[in-house]
Amino acid sequence: MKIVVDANVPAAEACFGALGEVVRVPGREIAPATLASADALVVRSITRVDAALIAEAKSMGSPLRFVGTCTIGTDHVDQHALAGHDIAFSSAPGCNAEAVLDYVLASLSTLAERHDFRLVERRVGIVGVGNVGGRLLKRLTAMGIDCLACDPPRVEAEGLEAERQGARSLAGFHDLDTLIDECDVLCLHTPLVSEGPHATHHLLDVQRIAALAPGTLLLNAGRGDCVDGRALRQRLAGQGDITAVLDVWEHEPAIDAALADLAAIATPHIAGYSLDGKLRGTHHIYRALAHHVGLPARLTMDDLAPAPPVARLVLEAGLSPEEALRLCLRAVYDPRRDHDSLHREARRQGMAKGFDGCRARYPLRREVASLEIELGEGARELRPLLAGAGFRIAAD
Ligand SMILES: NC(=O)c1ccc[n+]([C@@H]2O[C@H](COP(=O)([O-])OP(=O)(O)OC[C@H]3O[C@@H](n4cnc5c(N)ncnc54)[C@H](O)[C@@H]3O)[C@@H](O)[C@H]2O)c1
Ligand SMILES: O=C(O)[C@H](O)[C@H](O)COP(=O)(O)O
Repeated sequence: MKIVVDANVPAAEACFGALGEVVRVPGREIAPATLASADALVVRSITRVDAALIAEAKSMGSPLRFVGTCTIGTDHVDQHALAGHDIAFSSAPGCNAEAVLDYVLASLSTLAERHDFRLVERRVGIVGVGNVGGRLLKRLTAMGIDCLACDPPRVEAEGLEAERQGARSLAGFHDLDTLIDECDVLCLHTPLVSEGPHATHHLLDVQRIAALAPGTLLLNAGRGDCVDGRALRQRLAGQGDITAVLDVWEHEPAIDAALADLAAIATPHIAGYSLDGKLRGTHHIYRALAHHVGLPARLTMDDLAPAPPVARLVLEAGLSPEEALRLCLRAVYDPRRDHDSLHREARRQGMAKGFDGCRARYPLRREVASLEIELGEGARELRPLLAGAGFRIAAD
């Protein structure tokens, strides 16, 4: 079996090599001819697996019968076209959700320091309460941060059930405009949905961007097209009274450089780029392909993930909760590094090459749960905050 795999999929040889011959191809170069003799295709989100790619590959006699994406998002894959050619499809739901949470917490904590505010005094609106948003809601709530949630598709699906059980609607969920009115921070974790009653293309459109109260912090780690980038750039450049943290962009990798300059934190679609998250994505598709071809999947996640470079921190008395949280987060991940490298590489090689270059050469990053924290006698009161943020706390 010949398996074409995006060059940025880690551990591909270890996993897919056990199932067939692995051929590595840069994700943006995967073309019909690449698939002419491929039985399986394993991608990440930069490869557009559309009707034309599949039809042309098939017209060249491609035996393709499986496509897997080692990512959460699936908007780059035309699943209808795959089904039409009887090609099985699998994605990796939730694989890098924890990494996105780390990104959000580390970004908010960085901005709290920069703008001198206390995170626990901010109300956070979460738009899209699935694998990422749902876990974020749990983490922030456990840290004592007030949150409002918005997810109309869930309200529609689960609200009917709640109604059947006597409640008027799904508890704790609100519409987007309520979040815009009532929250200091707005975190977008929606997929890109182009059509239908809950379409998310330009979910934050010119009117909603204008309605954001001065001082609002907007973070988008869903998909770039969920925000009208032009309207956001105009608000940031004009009034300049809101703050933006942007990981995802319209027209990646050739993103709007002026918008990137105006964002307080601008990163090249790496919120989910922990090693753990990427390996979970690879491992999920490895198991799906093994199942599809009827072979055993013997490798486990433990076989793939190395020991973390920083495994344990000891905190003693003397740190405020904010300082302790920031210190622990930075021992795992600091988004300023990715912000700086995007700007540096964009200056060096132009935006599109710089953006892709940062992603292709992404440094090692582990997740919050990889770090164990020991709390000394005088630091015990930090336990709820740090455990809520997802760190493992050593037994007293
Ligand atoms: N920046 C990154 O690196 C990164 C990493 C992982 C995922 N993502 C993106 O984040 C998205 C969400 O990931 P997930 O794992 O939580 O997906 P998920 O499918 O588990 O959850 C998405 C949620 O969004 C909700 N939703 C859909 N339309 C909505 C709308 N109009 N308004 C509000 N909510 C709506 C859905 O009902 C669902 O509950 C992915 O589809 C992907 O595009 C980005
Ligand atoms: O959808 C996802 O899982 C994320 O957006 C993922 O981090 C995208 O990474 P890429 O496939 O572009 O490497």
